[in-house]
Amino acid sequence: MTLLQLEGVSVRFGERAVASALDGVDLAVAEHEIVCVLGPSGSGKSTLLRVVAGLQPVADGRVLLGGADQAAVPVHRRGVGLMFQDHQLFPHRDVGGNVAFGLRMRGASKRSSEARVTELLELVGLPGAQGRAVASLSGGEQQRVALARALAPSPRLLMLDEPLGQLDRGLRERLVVELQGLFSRLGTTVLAVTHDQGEAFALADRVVVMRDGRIAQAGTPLEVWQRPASEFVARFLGFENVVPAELSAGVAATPWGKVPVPAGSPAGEHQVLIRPAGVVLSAVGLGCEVVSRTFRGTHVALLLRPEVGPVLEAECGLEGAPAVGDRVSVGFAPAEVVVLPGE
Ligand SMILES: Nc1ncnc2c1ncn2[C@@H]1O[C@H](COP(=O)(O)OP(=O)(O)OP(=O)(O)O)[C@@H](O)[C@H]1O
Repeated sequence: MTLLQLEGVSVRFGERAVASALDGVDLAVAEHEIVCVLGPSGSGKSTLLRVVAGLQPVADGRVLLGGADQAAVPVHRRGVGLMFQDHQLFPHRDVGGNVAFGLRMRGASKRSSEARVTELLELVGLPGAQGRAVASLSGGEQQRVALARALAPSPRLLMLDEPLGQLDRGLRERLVVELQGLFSRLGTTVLAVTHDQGEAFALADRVVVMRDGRIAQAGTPLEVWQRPASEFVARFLGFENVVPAELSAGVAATPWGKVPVPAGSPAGEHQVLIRPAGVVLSAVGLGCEVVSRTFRGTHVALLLRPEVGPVLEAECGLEGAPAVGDRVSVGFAPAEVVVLPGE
């Protein structure tokens, strides 16, 4: 069932603003779904969260929660939990006081609120931390307390704005896994905003990529990764091998020469993406010089300067990876070639 629905939501800042911070956004989030909104700085991600929370009025469109229009519903009655990047814990309250804050505000008794705090601190992996001072917590622990505080009133929708933004990479990767487990156990519906695609892809059931206040693509992480909907999305995901090409009869004429494309690809002029895994070292093919190579754990990422065309990103196995300055030749694997729809 749909929990959150945005219908043609637009937000404009300033009367004469030419561009909209949000421009006719349609989005539905199902109950128990985890949706991550991704996009470059200024694409409207935070504005989207603020609209849903009721912190930002809309110029056009509607926000529905559980089917009910929220236009006249104030922030504290929407039943949404918010957790921001800087987690804004109250420095003068202890951990228990921070987690209990929303409960006491809603009129919970001291006893029921204490029981809930105990439960939540156990849930986020900080059992018995009630009496600790906020200043004595590590960044990761503060993050857990902020999460416990947001979850305490059992919001029907939990919204996270760059939830792991300030933590170091290792901790982030661990917390993403924990969060995912926690949300799936609790059946929490989550709308999260992040600029970190790794985080979004690890956490989300569905990712939404934004550009200039509009949704550029929405889909499962696998769908978006395998079939970026445009050059913008492909480049945002970090793919660099995107070129214009003329397609006919299963072959694309590209600046790198002829590249086989998947069966059923359209003919005519299109942008073509070749994922690095599709640029394969081979005995014959396009001659290239190795410009750089980076060890990535499971493979080696290569940057190649071909005889013709722009630089090419390639991947190869750890065994026998060429060195910088080596001359190699490459072929192309059609399974890793994506013909991008026009923008
Ligand atoms: N209070 C405001 N007044 C005027 N313009 C604003 C205001 N808040 C946001 N904007 C503009 O609206 C657009 C969207 O901003 P928003 O903060 O939603 O982007 P974002 O994707 O969350 O960016 P970031 O990743 O940098 O946080 C930007 O162009 C921004 O400058």
